[in-house]
Amino acid sequence: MKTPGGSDAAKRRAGEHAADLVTDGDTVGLGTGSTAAHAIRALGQAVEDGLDIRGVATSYASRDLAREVGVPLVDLGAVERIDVAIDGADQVSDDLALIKGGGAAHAREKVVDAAAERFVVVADPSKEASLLDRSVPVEVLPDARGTVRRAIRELDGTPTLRAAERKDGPVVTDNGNLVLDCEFGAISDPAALATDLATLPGVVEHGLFVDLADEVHVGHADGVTVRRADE
Ligand SMILES: O=C(CO)[C@H](O)[C@H](O)COP(=O)(O)O
Repeated sequence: MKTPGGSDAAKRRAGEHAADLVTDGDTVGLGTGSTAAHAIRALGQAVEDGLDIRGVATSYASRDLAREVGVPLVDLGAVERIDVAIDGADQVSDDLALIKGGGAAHAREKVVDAAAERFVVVADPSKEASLLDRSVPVEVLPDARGTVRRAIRELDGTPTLRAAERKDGPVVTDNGNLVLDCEFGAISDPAALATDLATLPGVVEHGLFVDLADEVHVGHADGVTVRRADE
């Protein structure tokens, strides 16, 4: 799994702290990215120590890691309810709105995270911001990339087709689609932008997660801080 910016020790603290919330019998959403990976590894250790859980993967990468560390898996299509989901984020605002999709997994992540009774975000301090201002990943049907690009510009966004790092051509998601990274500057009303993006024909899912996170666990050099949506 890729390890982008931010301290890995801080990510590990956040991931392990969140994994501690999981209890016997839970169905657990397994997020994607380097921070969520720490939670998956901690859950693998807990399973080895006797914890009885089943995981729901949000990507090929989280599924493969869960298999490697021994977390039993169940298909997303077979579950109706998830007890707790642990997932990373590219940016977290003061009111716990998120930008996700740095790993192009936000479509499945949103299904899993939204289905969870408790959605726990794990992050390092580099992800915190008062307002969201990073580019918003938008997964699009391949044949809709041109029309969605134009519609994004009409929303005052600047879309860029995400290119693959180690292959010529674009990133293709786990669902066989493409990703437009869309720059909107500072996003003062994430809920309104989320609605605008969701209603564009050809958009499969966007990376704005508004009113979904229940809490965020941020790892620091000397511990973990927790912020809750209801505080
Ligand atoms: O949304 C995601 C993948 O689609 C990741 O959770 C997000 O990119 C954060 O990744 P990392 O923990 O590696 O910084």
